[in-house]
Amino acid sequence: MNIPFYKMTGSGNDFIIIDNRDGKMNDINLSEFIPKVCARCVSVGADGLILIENSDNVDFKWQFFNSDGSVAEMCGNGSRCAARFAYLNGIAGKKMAFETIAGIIEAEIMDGFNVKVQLTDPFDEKIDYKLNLNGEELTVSSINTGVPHVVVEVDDIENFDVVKYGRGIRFHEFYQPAGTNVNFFKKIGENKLKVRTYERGVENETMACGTGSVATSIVAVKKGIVKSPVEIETSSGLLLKVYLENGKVYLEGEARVVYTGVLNREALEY
Ligand SMILES: N[C@@H](CCC[C@H](N)C(=O)O)C(=O)O
Repeated sequence: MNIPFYKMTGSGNDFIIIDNRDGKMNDINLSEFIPKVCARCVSVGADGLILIENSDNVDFKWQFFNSDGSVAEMCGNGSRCAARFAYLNGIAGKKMAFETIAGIIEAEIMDGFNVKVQLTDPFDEKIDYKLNLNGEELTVSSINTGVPHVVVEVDDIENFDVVKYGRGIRFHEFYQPAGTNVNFFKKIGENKLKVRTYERGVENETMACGTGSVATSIVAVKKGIVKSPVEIETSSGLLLKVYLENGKVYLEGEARVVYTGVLNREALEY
């Protein structure tokens, strides 16, 4: 097994990207392969894996998987990385469109390593409701920006226990069976938020979440906390920008190639 891949990072959210237009991954048992290759320290390590495939309608289509092998309908940072991968490999021009389970994503390659994507229209918005978490009453909001998100404002964002509360809300009966991603935020500038996200399918805090940053921005704008464009400081310290324009949502930020390689069989033999 020699599989060429790109390792990319979208503001700290990292992905393995494989060109599967020739179908080379079709005989592989992905539910075993993905958790193995996404495991940190013993293999490549990543928050998710993306297969780039042919589309009859637009530039390409993708299959997106979380690091545990679960399928997600959409990923904001992954979509920026996939768009840059497609551009670098001649699959698409600077402006492109691709198919996801959530719908068609439009992307534009900007200056430097930057990529801007237009996400699908948000739905299932619910602002400020009470959630009982093990006897503690929390005020939360929720919205689907391609995947489901809960958004919670907190005072001490740096020291907040994202894994404990994130996991509690992610598995709360109210959000089952799909579960949810969970974002915690604090205003840190005029139109700037610090956002930390517990991600479904990674089952941990990730260093950035694109759809989560958009979900948080929508909630914070609705609550009058900030105005668009909203700057997001992610857990990695790298920035994302969210534009909310006439009901449409856009996410911009860097999408860098960390390295390219060929996956060796030994990467899975542990
Ligand atoms: N990191 C992503 C979201 C990936 C999917 C998510 N973990 C889920 O299962 O809903 C992003 O940047 O949006």
